[in-house]
Amino acid sequence: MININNLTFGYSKRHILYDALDLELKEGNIYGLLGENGAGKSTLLMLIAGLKKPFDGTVNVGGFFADNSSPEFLQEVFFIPEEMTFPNVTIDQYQGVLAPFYPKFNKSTFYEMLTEFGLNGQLKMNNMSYGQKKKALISLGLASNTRLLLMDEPTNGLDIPSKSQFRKMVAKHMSDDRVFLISTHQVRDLESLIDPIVIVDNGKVVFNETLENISDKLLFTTAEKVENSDVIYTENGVAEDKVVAFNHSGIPSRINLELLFNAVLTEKEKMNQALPTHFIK
Ligand SMILES: Nc1ncnc2c1ncn2[C@@H]1O[C@H](COP(=O)(O)OP(=O)(O)OP(=O)(O)O)[C@@H](O)[C@H]1O
Repeated sequence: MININNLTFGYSKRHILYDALDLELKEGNIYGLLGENGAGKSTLLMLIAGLKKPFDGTVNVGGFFADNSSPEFLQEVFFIPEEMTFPNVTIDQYQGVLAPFYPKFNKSTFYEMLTEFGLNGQLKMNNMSYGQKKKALISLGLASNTRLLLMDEPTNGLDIPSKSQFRKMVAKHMSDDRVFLISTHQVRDLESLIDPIVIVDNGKVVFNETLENISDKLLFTTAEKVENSDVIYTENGVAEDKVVAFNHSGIPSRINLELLFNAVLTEKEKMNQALPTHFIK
């Protein structure tokens, strides 16, 4: 559904961030986009949303090119940025202005989510806390029913109960014809929700893999439970050393996304041996 081809972009011609990037995102998935600070996650979301223009290459969402900003493209894409600015209006008024841009917007779903998040339509967008603004925007995004929903650090600012509500809402509103792409550092907030996992590093997608394949090929365990020669990456713990190892048995283990992320960034060669097709360029 989303095809990024040969995309090149930088904030200046001398500092290229993405160089000939290719990436395909398929409908029916909630992609988790991970990467170190400054790796380019927010920039990639903005490029996909058509808010930045590539130097070269294309971003195609369901047949429409992002940088054309055609109505057909814009009505199918909703972007929840990390930093939000709103006019001095109530949630009701904001919804009233925004909804007509999204033909599949579901008003009753929106108000259900708003209530679930403990908000109401009379609240002024500007006067709400950061977390409350996030909740309002998440509700708008999910209710928009766009084919593509981009979320930049959506759980930042959410309190503990709201994080679990967020997970449930996202899972409920995912459908076979939608793609959700969630950039996050808070992998624990999104464990059991995001799948596949996409990792960007140095202007490249260095990992793009489903949880099924990850647990099929990799074992997440403790050092004493595996042969030394099978260990790919070790993280020293207080009680025990946690490891990512080759999974020869095919028996799945519980994936530790933090461990996976560190293994991908530090043990590229061995990770490439375990999941050979997944280092794109
Ligand atoms: N407006 C801008 N002008 C110039 N450089 C920028 C601008 N925005 C981002 N950058 C640079 O582009 C790179 C990627 O930034 P980006 O915000 O996309 O990273 P990120 O992965 O989202 O980071 P973080 O995890 O810290 O939010 C960084 O080196 C950053 O300094």
